[in-house]
Amino acid sequence: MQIKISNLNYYYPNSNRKALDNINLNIDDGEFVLVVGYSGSGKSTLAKCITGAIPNFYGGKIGGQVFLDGEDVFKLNQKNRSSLVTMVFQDPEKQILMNKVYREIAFGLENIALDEGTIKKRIWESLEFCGITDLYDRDISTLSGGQKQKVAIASALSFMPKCIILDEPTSQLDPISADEVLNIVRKINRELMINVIVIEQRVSRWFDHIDRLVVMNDGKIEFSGKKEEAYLSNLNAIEDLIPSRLKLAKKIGIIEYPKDSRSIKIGLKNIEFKKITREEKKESNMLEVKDVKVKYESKTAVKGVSFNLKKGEVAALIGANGAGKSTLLKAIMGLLDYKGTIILEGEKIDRLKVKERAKYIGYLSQNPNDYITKDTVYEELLFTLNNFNIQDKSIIDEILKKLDLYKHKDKNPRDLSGGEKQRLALANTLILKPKLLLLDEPTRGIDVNIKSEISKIIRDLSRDGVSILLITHDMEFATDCADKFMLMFDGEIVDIGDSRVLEDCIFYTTEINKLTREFISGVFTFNQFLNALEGNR
Ligand SMILES: Nc1ncnc2c1ncn2[C@@H]1O[C@H](COP(=O)(O)OP(=O)(O)OP(=O)(O)O)[C@@H](O)[C@H]1O
Ligand SMILES: Nc1ncnc2c1ncn2[C@@H]1O[C@H](COP(=O)(O)OP(=O)(O)OP(=O)(O)O)[C@@H](O)[C@H]1O
Repeated sequence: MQIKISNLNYYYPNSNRKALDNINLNIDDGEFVLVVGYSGSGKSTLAKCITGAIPNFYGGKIGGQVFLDGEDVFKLNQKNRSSLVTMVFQDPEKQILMNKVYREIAFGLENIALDEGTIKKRIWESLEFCGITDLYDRDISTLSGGQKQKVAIASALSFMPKCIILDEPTSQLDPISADEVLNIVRKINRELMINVIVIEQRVSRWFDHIDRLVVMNDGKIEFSGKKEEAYLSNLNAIEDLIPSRLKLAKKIGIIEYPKDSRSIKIGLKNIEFKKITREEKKESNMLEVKDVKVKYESKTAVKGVSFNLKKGEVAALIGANGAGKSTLLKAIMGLLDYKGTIILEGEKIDRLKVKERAKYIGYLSQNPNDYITKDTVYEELLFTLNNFNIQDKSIIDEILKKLDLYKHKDKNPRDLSGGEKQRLALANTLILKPKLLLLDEPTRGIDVNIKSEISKIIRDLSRDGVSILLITHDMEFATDCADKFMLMFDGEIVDIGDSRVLEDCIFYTTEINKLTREFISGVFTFNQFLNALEGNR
């Protein structure tokens, strides 16, 4: 399908800031497009214009045109729009409305009034194409993050559109599930010749597979061109291609710059990997977790976990989707009942309820919408301070500036972009200056600049003696700020390793990436991983 966007300008209702500023963009038939750009740059807004959700659903002031194969999308009805383009949203949870997989897919198709026979056929075909026919009558609540994402994609595919737009399709997934989703998306593009538009913060995962790169900045298109042109034009966005690899590789002089766009070749010969010993400032324990078990109705999700976290220590909890990471964090926060003992600064806290724990422990959940209750960003933080009787309000501006949210101070939090909401949730956690911070995927939907800012904040907090336990699938971020890794597999912590060693060796060559993936998914332990790396040097 050809997509032609001309002179597109857009203001959200009650906003005097242009969310899209004179967009002109042409996308060719069958192209695989990656749209990148900083958080709040307008990526999702552009996508909503292509689907016609803006202005049909969102309202606001719009100028310019979007043509899909010559049809003016703003003038089409929903049925016709969805036969041209469908979208998979940032958070598959939000998109999923029904409890069973087949009901979910049927629901969308019933809405456009297809007959029963066609609906059945479409459900089956789309599940089969995505390789998930076995999920047909599964309860959606029992699916892993990766499986939910595949269901959302199958659902988008069942409309048999000419274009599918995916907003951050892999940012919540562990590397193996992310690869599976990537393969499905590629297959949709290659075999069905459907245009695919992927919106992401990071270029690296998709770059090899795309035809066109679009870079957005402040509501404008900063760049649109074939991938090869993107390389030649020295874009900042390309810097994001494996930034830590570049940084480290430059440092130890093993990088060979890419001659073609497919690979960055890195030689590993003659390199001495040093084990750096950083000063040991962390003596006493902040957190002691002893034999903690958490059971849901039908399933034990955490099976007797024990570990310590010293004062000022930063630990990254990694592992596949469904390993039990979020459940463990919720138990420490007191949000779930558990067996076992949790000790904070030498005191047992098992009897403390969430509100009491919240005086000492900051918790950031996976869903930034959990934190939104007030009408402005400022009031949201003020409310938190008042709730805990904190008189000094100057910290609000300080933290808003630090997280680049100051300009949105008076905005309704519901109108923030995905990454902005996530930062607001983080601000809400940091503002209470907790002793222990529990962060469930703090960099989800957050661009590279803000990510390095968050990593800096984490290191600053650690220097002040705050201990941090964070869940992440982003290994680069984790190596940037964590002191140790804890690998969780099927409800247990199967290994704990020093991240400084990892930091020195985790990134290089595809072979090692493969090992890393196997390591993360629990195929082998930390020591086996290091041994395997040894063998590769
Ligand atoms: N419903 C809304 N009402 C008012 N402003 C909005 C609304 N949705 C988004 N915005 C604003 O429009 C701008 C662009 O948002 P958009 O969601 O398109 O960004 P994005 O590039 O997709 O960001 P992210 O990567 O963080 O998801 C942001 O400044 C955001 O605050
Ligand atoms: N409310 C619940 N009721 C029943 N089972 C649940 C519930 N929440 C989670 N589970 C199950 O417990 C297991 C652990 O889930 P958890 O969310 O802790 O995993 P995770 O490691 O955080 O995964 P992800 O990386 O996808 O966030 C999974 O099998 C999940 O399906």
